[in-house]
Amino acid sequence: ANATARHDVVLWARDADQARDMQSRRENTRYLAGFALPQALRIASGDVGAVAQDRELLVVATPMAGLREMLVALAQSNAPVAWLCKGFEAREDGPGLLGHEVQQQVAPGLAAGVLTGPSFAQEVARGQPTALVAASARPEVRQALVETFHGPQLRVYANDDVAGAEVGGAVKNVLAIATGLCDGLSLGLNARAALVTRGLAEMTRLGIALGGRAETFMGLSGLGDLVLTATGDLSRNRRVGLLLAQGQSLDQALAELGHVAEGVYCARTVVKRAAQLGIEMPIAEAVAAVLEGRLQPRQAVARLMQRDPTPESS
Ligand SMILES: NC(=O)c1ccc[n+]([C@@H]2O[C@H](COP(=O)([O-])OP(=O)(O)OC[C@H]3O[C@@H](n4cnc5c(N)ncnc54)[C@H](O)[C@@H]3O)[C@@H](O)[C@H]2O)c1
Ligand SMILES: O=P(O)(O)OC[C@H](O)CO
Repeated sequence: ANATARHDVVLWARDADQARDMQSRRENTRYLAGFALPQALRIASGDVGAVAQDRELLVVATPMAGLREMLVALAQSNAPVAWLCKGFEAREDGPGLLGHEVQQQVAPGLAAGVLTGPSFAQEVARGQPTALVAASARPEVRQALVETFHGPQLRVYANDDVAGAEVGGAVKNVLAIATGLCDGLSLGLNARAALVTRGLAEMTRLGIALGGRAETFMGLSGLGDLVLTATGDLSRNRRVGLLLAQGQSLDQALAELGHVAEGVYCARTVVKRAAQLGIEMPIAEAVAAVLEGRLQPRQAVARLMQRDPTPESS
């Protein structure tokens, strides 16, 4: 609403039927039911390059799996491009890249960044107070995001630490699956606090190794989004953990969700990239093992608790 009040906004959808449905109902009944789309919002489908031409700012709101394709399509754009995706790219044969690494590969000339931080879509759509991070190495991208989205309901903080902001957004999804498992098994509030805190240590270790700054992980895109997603029942990632703990299979849990849960797709990638860098991530490893069916949730907990003692700062 902040953006549509001040700008001419076009929503592009890859599925023409979905675009027609949103146009006729003025609602996204499949992905965000119950929220009227602002009257001023225009809806389009078809050639995304043509729709993107002459726009002031382009925002990619696909899952991580669609980011590469979108950046290729937008590679010649003169306007700043930002994505909302939170994950590592999880292609079978790929190295598991963060969004800015994908962009460097396929569209290095773009002025690009990420808009991230603790933000359940339903609460943003309701206009409930929310604070985000606009992260980019390019000041014009940070400025475009702040100018477009900052308003009475939404505070947007600028940060030039893209790697840190992206690692926070990706790893918190894996950790939210862990806390969902923990709460689904009724392990208690002590256990959840331990998971969040030790998870933050894992996120920070990996993030620093990938070029992020330590203080970023104590900010909105790190601790902030971790607290929200690990404890808030609106989280799809947390719900996957809860459903697995109730004995559902991963396929059943994902079918019940009907939306992307990025932690499911990138848990293995997180562990793989950490291992390449010699970083220990026992919680992420336990989540990956449960998702792959190699451990039952209770076995994963036992394995975490039976680890040798280590100094807290490690
Ligand atoms: N929903 C939230 O509260 C929220 C908040 C912040 C960030 N995010 C992040 O935003 C990203 C998208 O999440 P979501 O909640 O919108 O997911 P979703 O599953 O609810 O919706 C995904 C949308 O992307 C479209 N899509 C899927 N693959 C595509 C592709 N290859 N090309 C074009 N469109 C494609 C789908 O048709 C659908 O409209 C994720 O990375 C998520 O982590 C979500
Ligand atoms: O529903 P989730 O678990 O994908 O989380 C949504 C947002 O990333 C929360 O900031």
